[in-house]
Amino acid sequence: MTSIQEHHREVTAAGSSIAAFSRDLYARGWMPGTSGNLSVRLPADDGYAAVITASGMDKGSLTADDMVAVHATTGEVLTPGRLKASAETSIHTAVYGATDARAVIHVHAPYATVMACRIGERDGTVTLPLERFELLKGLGLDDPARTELPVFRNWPDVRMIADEVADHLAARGDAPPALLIDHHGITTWGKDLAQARNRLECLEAICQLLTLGARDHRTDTKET
Ligand SMILES: CSCCC(=O)C(=O)COP(=O)(O)O
Ligand SMILES: [Zn+2]
Repeated sequence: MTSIQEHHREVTAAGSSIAAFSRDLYARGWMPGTSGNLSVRLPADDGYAAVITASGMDKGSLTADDMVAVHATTGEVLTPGRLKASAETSIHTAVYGATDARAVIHVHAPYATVMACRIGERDGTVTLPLERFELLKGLGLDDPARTELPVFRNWPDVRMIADEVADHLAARGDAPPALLIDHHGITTWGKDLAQARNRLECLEAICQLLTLGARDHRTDTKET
């Protein structure tokens, strides 16, 4: 078990790292307003803690002081204080509860959000199929040729989104390390913030290509 001082150092280091990644993602226009949230899971001997961005902050000017320590799988606040943990903490904890992720990033990146809009959908599971893009290799999938990104409903009660995410990840051992939320944004995860950010970059780039009209010309040829 780490000492209180060591735990405090871990939390501060994680907070500094989160703040730096957040400023970068904000500068790309992926966290407009106060949108988006990031977290890092500390080693288990740190009491199953995760450090997450505080709710409602300007994500372009965060510092290590703008973080809240929570239990990585229950979301219970470990350091009660003036700041509130992200309103979307339960989605992060659903990912930590079901995967070996050590970092989670949620942003409102424009192209991913366009692709997340479930226009015309009524019931059932919605997925965004992705095939053939070389950038899929950046996701670390068993089969990098194709995957399906789940698109979750944007329930007003975030807990309901988190429950659906937890169910999906429990049922799909081969699920990609990413998800979309309808008319809302994208969440990715990985072994650290850099890997989660790289996966996010790959998916935002693929969504941009799709939005710009990328299509399979061989399929087009066969059909005409
Ligand atoms: C204006 S953003 C609305 C909430 C949201 O979607 C988001 O990503 C930020 O929520 P947080 O509580 O983490 O600031
Ligand atoms: Zn959001």
